[in-house]
Amino acid sequence: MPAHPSSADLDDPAEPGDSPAPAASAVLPDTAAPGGGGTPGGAGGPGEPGDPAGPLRREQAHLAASRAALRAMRADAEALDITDVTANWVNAAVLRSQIDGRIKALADHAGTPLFFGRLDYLHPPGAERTEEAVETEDARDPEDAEDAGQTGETAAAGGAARYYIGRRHVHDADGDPMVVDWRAPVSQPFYRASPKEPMDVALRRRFGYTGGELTAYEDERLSDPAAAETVSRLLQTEIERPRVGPMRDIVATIQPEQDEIVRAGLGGTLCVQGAPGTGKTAVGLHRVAYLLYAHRERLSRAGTLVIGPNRSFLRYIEQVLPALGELEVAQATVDDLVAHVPVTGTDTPEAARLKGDARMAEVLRRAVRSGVRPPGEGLVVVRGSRRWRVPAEELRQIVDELLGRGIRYGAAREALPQRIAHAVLVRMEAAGEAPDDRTQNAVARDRAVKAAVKAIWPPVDPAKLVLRLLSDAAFLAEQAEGVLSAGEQALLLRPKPPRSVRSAAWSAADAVLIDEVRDLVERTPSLGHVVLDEAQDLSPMQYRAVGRRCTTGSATILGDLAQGTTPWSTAAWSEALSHLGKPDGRIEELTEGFRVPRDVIAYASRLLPAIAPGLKEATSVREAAGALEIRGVDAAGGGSGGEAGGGDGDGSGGPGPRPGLAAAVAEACREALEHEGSVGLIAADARVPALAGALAAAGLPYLSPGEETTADARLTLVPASLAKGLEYDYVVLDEPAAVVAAEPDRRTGLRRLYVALTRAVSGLTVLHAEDLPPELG
Ligand SMILES: Nc1ncnc2c1ncn2[C@@H]1O[C@H](COP(=O)(O)OP(=O)(O)OP(=O)(O)O)[C@@H](O)[C@H]1O
Repeated sequence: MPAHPSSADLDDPAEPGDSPAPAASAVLPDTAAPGGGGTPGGAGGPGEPGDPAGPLRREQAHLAASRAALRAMRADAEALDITDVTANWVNAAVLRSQIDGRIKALADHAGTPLFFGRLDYLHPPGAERTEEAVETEDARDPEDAEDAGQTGETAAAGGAARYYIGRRHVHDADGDPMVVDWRAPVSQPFYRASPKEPMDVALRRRFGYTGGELTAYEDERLSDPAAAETVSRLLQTEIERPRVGPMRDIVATIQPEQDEIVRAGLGGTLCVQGAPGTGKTAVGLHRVAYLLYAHRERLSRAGTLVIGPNRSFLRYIEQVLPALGELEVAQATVDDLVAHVPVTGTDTPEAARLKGDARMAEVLRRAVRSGVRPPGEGLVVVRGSRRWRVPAEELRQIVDELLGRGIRYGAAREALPQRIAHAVLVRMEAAGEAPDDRTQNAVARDRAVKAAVKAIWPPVDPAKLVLRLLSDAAFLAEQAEGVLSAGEQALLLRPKPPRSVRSAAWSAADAVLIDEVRDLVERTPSLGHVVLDEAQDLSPMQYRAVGRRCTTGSATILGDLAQGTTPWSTAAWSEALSHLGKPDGRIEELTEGFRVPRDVIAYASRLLPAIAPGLKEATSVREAAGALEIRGVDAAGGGSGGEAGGGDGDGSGGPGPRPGLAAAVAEACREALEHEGSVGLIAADARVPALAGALAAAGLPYLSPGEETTADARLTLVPASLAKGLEYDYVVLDEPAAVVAAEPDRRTGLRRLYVALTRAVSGLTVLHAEDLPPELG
């Protein structure tokens, strides 16, 4: 049974070395949090070694010294003179920008603690020890070094080593580490070591910060055989800390099962299934930061990319990587990746589903190659007074060979003139001439050869080709024969074919088709690593679009099958991996939920049998059971709070939500705002205008998703279609039945509801005038 570490007063810090060692001990003021955001401010007092005020002062002193060292590192970078070291101005500019980047990265952000943990190893990591040393060192108490007032990376000569773990590496004037990067191998036990597997760590210390000041610490004596597994109070405090502003990093509190994913090698593709709030997004972002650290050169050459579901989600997560010192990672939606044409049209769900079907890849492949016309007649090249003839049969062989090699259409097109020229050269040689490379190049550029290539292997304009497929029934029938049924082909055809690529109203799914064609013509450059979040919503064709951006790299795929809300959402991760071109990808599961409190996740999980029967219910590591309230509103009788401005019907005249619900919802928002932290009002998209009116009538200002919450603006009105991936301390959910009804089918509707029900960190209030979906009962 996990137990909390004992806590002690700041005035009477319990020095672990002073008394018989408890398994874990702590100096914890109530407000301390390891993430430690807050007001600017320096570290605590200078803390002389041996200061009777105890270890807290010494830790504060180490913080102050580390800050000073960081300032010195920055000053050194600023003072670098590159006038004489570079040969030319281009090199100088490159070097200058690298130095500027380093100066930026060396900034000391007052609100961000320079270190959040400490490890005292029993032995210097990696060092070989003699038997005698093993005996004496094992008998030593690592705290002895601290009692002697030593701080720094090496706690005692020839013995234990001490490391402070932080967001970045800081060294002193001699180059000795004051703080080591959390991603360094020596930092790993901070996240993984346990009393069962101490990883040679005697003591793990977590630090708590209040308003930028180091005010607390918490110890675990991992090599003490009597030590029991404990739940860190600093960790709990961090998890429960109200969310205001964009997503923050979890570098101080990454959990062992998460760390395994964060530090998995760059070589393979990893797919993570996880229930809402298990930290998939957080883990994916920390994994990028880790990979950039471990494979900096390779990845900065090849590039890394984080793909999220929409702009507001990307805005929500965009601060995490910069906070971890990584400023260069690109972020995009799948739509951004394939934005070759402006998207102004929409598809019916059936058409969109078909356009996203993997069979479309074969149709497109055929369509691209359909342009190749085997030559009907031979080719004559005139060189000086002589004419060289390549017969049609030989040209056909060349074309067949190029088609059979499976190279890109464009590459084959470039190779064709050289192949024809080669055939001419063979004839020249047979006739006793001695042509060289220059002759071959000249023949390849010959007018007759160029004309033949144009006729045999015409250039392909990807958008034009897709437009033709979608508007020319005969052409589509030819390419889709045996692949798509006649009914499916009819679904693809536009009723009124547009005149040109420019005037066509392209849909998002069309853009993916164009991207596929572009890749058939010319290879899409591959990045070093791609992180794909909320992956369950991608169509097979979208997976292919992502996969071709990491053909020579690897990917981290994050998602939850129960949250799939597109008509084509993923049924099994193995399928997704094969569409991505990574069939050997490893599938992992995260099971511990960090966001949603127990009672709330239990309520939402009632939907699981209907939406994802195979999936396990998430467990919640949250201490608070969470406030869950379901309020039926008698809207017909005016309900609680009366009529809202702006009308409140569903506009259909049917049995939709009635007047009064919106006002009751606004009132629930007002109540939620009495708590600390952010409030999200989630509603079916069509209900948003009515609720906006009710909030305005109630005098409650609100934000849209993606707009940053601040201490003064804490309420966001969230259309259910944008709620995915976001979280709020308190969620008010409007009319579940309307959320379900807004989707084309019931299962998707219930999944959308599941997403909406799992956004709350502390409390959820559900208001309904219609009956709740029976699956929730
Ligand atoms: N180890 C951790 N320590 C502290 N907080 C954590 C930890 N892991 C996750 N969290 C927090 O839990 C919340 C949920 O994390 P995240 O959004 O990454 O989950 P998710 O699995 O992507 O959720 P969803 O499926 O809803 O998109 C975030 O506030 C995140 O910071």
